[in-house]
Order: sequence, then structure tokens, then C-alpha cells
Amino acid sequence: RQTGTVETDAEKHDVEYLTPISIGTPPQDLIVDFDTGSSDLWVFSTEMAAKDIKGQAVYDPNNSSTSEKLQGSTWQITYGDGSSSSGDVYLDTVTIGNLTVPNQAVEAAKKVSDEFTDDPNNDGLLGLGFSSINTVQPTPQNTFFDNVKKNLDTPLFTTDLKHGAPGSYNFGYIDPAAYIGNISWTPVDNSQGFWGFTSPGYAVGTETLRNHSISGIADTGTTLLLLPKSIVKAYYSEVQGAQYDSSQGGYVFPCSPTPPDFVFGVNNGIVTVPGDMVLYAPIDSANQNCFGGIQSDTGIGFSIFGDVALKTSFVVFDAGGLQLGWAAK
Ligand SMILES: CC[C@H](C)[C@H](NC(=O)C[C@H](O)[C@H](CC1CCCCC1)NC(=O)CCNC(=O)[C@H](Cc1ccccc1)NC(=O)N1CCC(N)CC1)C(=O)NCc1cnc(C)nc1N
Repeated sequence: RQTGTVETDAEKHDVEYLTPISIGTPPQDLIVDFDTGSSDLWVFSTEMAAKDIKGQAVYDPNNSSTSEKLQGSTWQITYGDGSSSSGDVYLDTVTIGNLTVPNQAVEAAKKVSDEFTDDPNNDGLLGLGFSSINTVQPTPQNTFFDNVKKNLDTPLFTTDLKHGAPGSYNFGYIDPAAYIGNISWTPVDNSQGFWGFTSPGYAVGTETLRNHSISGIADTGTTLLLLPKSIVKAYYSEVQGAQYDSSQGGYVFPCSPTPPDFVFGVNNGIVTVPGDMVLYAPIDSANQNCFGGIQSDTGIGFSIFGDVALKTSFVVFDAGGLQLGWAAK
């Protein structure tokens, strides 16, 4: 039985969290975005056109004695922000921290959209969603977590994302030193392949929790906290000078004073997003106005508890009990 831990680094404004993995024999090191909102492990590769690679590390299956082409298999994925990628598939050894999966499906990119080409720090994605939404055809493949979980002490992983500091992903154990107080547990709805759950309500600042159920997903691959429009309006109605700025594509407000906290319920517990985490990033060089970390989920069909929500907590993604655990830290 094993457990594992790996450090993840926050990029500027915590826009994404990048984590080292190694693929093949001898090991090829890449840095990828662990994404609980998708279920493909895909990487930049030597099969791409040179013009689409700008600084990223690439996987070369021909340089790995353990790679084996999954004949006839292809993949194609599109993400919520409209970015996309596609390619073919190899089985190869993948190591994360001290955990190794010998025959992991590694999806080698042949094409990536400009958003990926223009993000030099990110060599690919490692999906930690449910394998039911893996895009490989004709036979969908398992995620790294699904392949490794039989070797883990217990089939779960935890996230400890931080504001502008390295965080960690742990596999197979709950580190008691990583959180304070009790863990609030809530059932997971994985029918859409996501880590879905329903929050019973929310509060702005110090007011009492309002009963308003919020159904959403815990998604490390989404930067912001995307909530129903009515809740977003209620929040920003209590932020001085807040307004919807269509040119920015969301609510903006003066960077000072610090806006009120946002609280959401998890079962009979609560998670507090401190006001200074709602200050997502300045939109002007004078740092006068800030883009909000809480925005509307309009058009998505569910809310997304992205990094702005996750980095306030220690979160347990428990596939055994099909439950999410949230704790303060
Ligand atoms: C199997 C597909 C899989 C399930 C897919 N899952 C997702 O899209 C969620 C997933 O977590 C992806 C993972 C991203 C993809 C881009 C690269 C970084 C990771 N999340 C999103 O797309 C959420 C929206 N995007 C984001 O949150 C990106 C993430 C990002 C970070 C750094 C660099 C580039 C992008 N960041 C931002 O939008 N912001 C950061 C910058 C700030 N100025 C604005 C906010 C899906 O739902 N696809 C269906 C789908 C298709 N087409 C559309 C239009 N929408 C869709 N939902």
C-alpha cells in the first residue's frame, strides 16, 4: 500500500497551479496542470508542429523504451474557456512524486489551440475527474488516479492550494497537519464525470447563512469561483463601487478597501473565502481597480468552485466514499 505527495506551484495571480510529473524510460520531466474538472492526461509532444510549441517541454514517445502506441486511438478535448487540443495515445510509465503507474494512457498532442501555445509554463493537463468523461476514442482510458488508487492506502487525494505559494496534492492519505478543526463532508454527484456537490447556502460578510442551494463542481482547473448570477449580484451589492464591466467580462471594483468575505455552506459546516481572496487581480497598472474572484456561472449549467474557493481550504476528494471533505487551514 502506498501514499504520495507532490508540490504544486501557483502561477502569477494563482491563475493555475503547475505540478511536475515524469513520463517514460528514461523519465521525461514535464510540468502540467492538475485538473479535477477534466479526465484526460495529455501533454505537448514531438508530434506537434514546431510553430505550436513556445517554450513548453514535450513528450517524445520514440525516446522512451516503455512507450507503446495505442493503435487506432485518438482524443480531442475542448474546455470551458474555449481552448482545445487533440492527438493520439501511448501507454507509458507515469510517475508523480513516489507513485508510479506502469501503463498509463498518455495522450500525445498533435494540435493545441493558441491558449496553450501562449502559456509557456504549462506542458499539458493531468485530469483528476472521473474516467467516464475521458475523451479517448474508440475506448476511453483511465485517469492516473483511477489507475493508482488500488495501490493507495485509501482511494482518495487531497488538495492544499495556496495563495501565491506552493501547495500540494497528496494521494492515499489525509495529512492531519494540513488542516485545522473538523472536515465537513458532503456527498459527490459524479453523474457528469465531475466532483459535483450541492452547497446549502451562502452569506456575505458576517451575516447569517441564507438558504439557497448551490449545485456545482470542485474544479482545480478553473481559476475563479463561478456562482449563480443572483448570488453574485447580492455579493457585489455590498462592495463599494463594484460594477459589471463588459470590457473586462466581469465585475470589477476598487482594490481598496478589502471587500467582504464570502461564505458558502458544506453540509452543516461553512467555508469562508476571505475578502482579500475575492480581489482576484488588478486590472490597471495603478492597481486602482480589481477584477473580482467571484463571477457569474451563466451559461455553464452549474457553479464552479474553482481555485479562489479551493485555496481557502484543505479539500479531500474521496472516490471510496464518493464524498468531498472541506476543512479550514
Ligand atoms: C471533457 C471536457 C472537460 C470536462 C472540460 N472541462 C473544463 O472545461 C473544466 C476544466 O477545469 C478547464 C481546465 C482549464 C482549461 C484551459 C487550461 C487550464 C485548465 N477549466 C476551464 O476551462 C474553466 C475556464 N477557464 C479558466 O478558468 C481559465 C483557466 C486557465 C488558467 C491558466 C491559463 C489558461 C486558462 N482561467 C480564466 O478563465 N481566468 C484566469 C485569467 C483571468 N484574467 C480570468 C479568469 C469541459 O467541461 N468541456 C466541455 C466544454 C466545451 N466547450 C465549452 C465552451 N465549454 C465546455 N464546458
